[in-house]
Amino acid sequence: MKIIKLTTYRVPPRWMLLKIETDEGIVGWGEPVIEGRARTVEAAVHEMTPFLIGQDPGRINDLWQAMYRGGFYRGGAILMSAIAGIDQALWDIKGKALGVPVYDLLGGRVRDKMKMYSWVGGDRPLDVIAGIRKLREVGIDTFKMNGTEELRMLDSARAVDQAVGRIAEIREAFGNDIEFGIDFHGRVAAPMAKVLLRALEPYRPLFVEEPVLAEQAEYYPRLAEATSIPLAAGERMYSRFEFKRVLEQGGLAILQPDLSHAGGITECVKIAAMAEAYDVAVAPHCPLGPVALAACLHLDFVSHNAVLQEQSMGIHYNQGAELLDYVINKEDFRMDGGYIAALTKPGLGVEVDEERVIEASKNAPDWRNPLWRHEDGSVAEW
Ligand SMILES: O=C(O)[C@H](O)[C@@H](O)[C@@H](O)[C@H](O)CO
Ligand SMILES: [Mg+2]
Repeated sequence: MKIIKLTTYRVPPRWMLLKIETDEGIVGWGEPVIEGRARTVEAAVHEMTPFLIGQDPGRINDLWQAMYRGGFYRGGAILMSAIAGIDQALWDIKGKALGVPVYDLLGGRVRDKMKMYSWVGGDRPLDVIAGIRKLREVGIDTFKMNGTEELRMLDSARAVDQAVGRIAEIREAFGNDIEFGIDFHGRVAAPMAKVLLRALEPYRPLFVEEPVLAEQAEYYPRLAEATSIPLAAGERMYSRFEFKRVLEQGGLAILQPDLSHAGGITECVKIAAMAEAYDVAVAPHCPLGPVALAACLHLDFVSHNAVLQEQSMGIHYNQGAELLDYVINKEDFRMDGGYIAALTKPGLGVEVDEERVIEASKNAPDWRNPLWRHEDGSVAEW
């Protein structure tokens, strides 16, 4: 079998889908994208295309190594997202060619269903209680929300009380009937991280995500010493070589690699295995589309230490399209009591509505995250 064509489709809300065609008529889909840099990743995918045309799509490991090592410069958000989407499509092709779901190519399932969680509240954590109430009606009992709005490097007790007050209201309203992670989203600088973590202790969040920015990873062990709250991070790390350092230094209880940013299934399965050796859980990051989610689920179903899966149904970013809008087999993504069953169709298990994708790609937005500024006019982390 040979690769004959790669086609990229940037589509609302902010995703990009990649179709890889072969000379035997089998087609694979991937989702190479960095939110806000879709066109840059698209260019990276097309730069890799001349190398891929004519290659055997079944040699996923060799193609991965050639894409990663062959360009001399390696790693980082753009190149690893391009490789990620191509890798996902190659696994999709291989599974379809052999008539098995990707998790069966990786040794089979370690679990029967996977625990999911949903976002509540938007860029600024508003209406969280109402959001939880609505999702509980469909059996979701695990949530994530932003922990703060803009937070200055050194901020006031008032700002801390505001952040903690919202969390106190959740426990007040729902007690321990629900669980939730709090995403600091990199908005909290090192001087405030310990202050905020300590203040949140009494409310026992399931985890705090990106307690500081990924470039401040050396704080993870120190923050972990200062709190009992499990710390999570990973969406802004792009290869096992970055995760290696974080595992060696300790501090993170949960790794959150993004299957569309960190080199795809091939790389993230290795990251999950490395984490297991350190008794660290994995909870793949996935605020993206259905192919990215399917890739995550195949990792979840073969990783003993996979504990939670993010999915973007109802997320505040999905303006203009919802998680399953481009999926024909929507019923396979049904959640039941906050869990999802394994996708059993060959390959990734996503039947892409290509007509809908092509139509939607005609007016794809160039989504950008907002640029926030503090009251004094300086740039604030979003
Ligand atoms: O945890 C999450 O989902 C992420 O922090 C998410 O909010 C960001 O990755 C966002 O997609 C960036 O544009
Ligand atoms: Mg996050």
